[in-house]
Amino acid sequence: MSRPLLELREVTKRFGAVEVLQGVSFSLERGEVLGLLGDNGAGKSTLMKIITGVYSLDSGEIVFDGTPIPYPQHSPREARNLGIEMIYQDLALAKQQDVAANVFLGQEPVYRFLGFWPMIDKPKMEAEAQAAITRLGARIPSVRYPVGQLSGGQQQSVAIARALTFGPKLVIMDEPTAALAVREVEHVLELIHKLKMQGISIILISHRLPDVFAVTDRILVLRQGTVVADERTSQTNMSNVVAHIVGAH
Ligand SMILES: Nc1ncnc2c1ncn2[C@@H]1O[C@H](COP(=O)(O)OP(=O)(O)OP(=O)(O)O)[C@@H](O)[C@H]1O
Repeated sequence: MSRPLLELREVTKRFGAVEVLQGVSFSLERGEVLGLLGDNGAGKSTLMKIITGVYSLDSGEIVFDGTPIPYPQHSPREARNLGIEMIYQDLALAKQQDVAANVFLGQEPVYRFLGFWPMIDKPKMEAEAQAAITRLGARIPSVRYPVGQLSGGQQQSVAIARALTFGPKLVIMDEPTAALAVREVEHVLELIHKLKMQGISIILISHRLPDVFAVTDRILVLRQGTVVADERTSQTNMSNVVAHIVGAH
């Protein structure tokens, strides 16, 4: 079997007296979609923030693409360089700006006006943003639309298109379907499937079990900082997973 993309070995993290992660181990294959479940406070966000370099770990090891991540030097910038992208629930989009500007936020293509002043190359940015949206198969009326006027699902597509501009190997999505209408949920789940088909690995944090069962290959349940279940989606069911989440097993 090929080497996993991500491997966590006995990761621990404490905040003060509270041991929020108590020896978490799991691995993620390339192109695998992993559902990360757990009650509020189970440690999901903390774990993801360690992977994305927001926090360091206290002990344990994380190997990404064959190389141990050098904590405590890891940072969000380093995570991005390695190919790790996180899409937060609030999407971190500039709502007043248009789709094209958001897809390239902070890395806009520039040209030199009169051979000197750097100016944003708007036509190029719009053409490339349109190409990215088309590649993704997202339904957006125009890349000139302000993002704030798009639906929740369309905004999610913009956030995904933006993440893809960094050429990620792993995309972590925090509750991407939480605030969406049913039809939009289906569309976002389709987008997740498309990323998987491109060989991108995905960690999906979600409380919505039907979505998790629709799109994941494997489900990991955290409870009080410990992995209490790591099962193939096809070999478990919702009541089993709920029992793990609430601690009835
Ligand atoms: N920066 C912090 N300082 C102190 N304690 C923290 C910090 N961040 C998280 N915690 C605590 O760590 C525990 C795990 O929180 P975390 O946010 O990782 O859980 P979660 O599973 O993501 O929950 P939710 O589903 O509510 O987002 C909680 O008890 C929380 O209060």
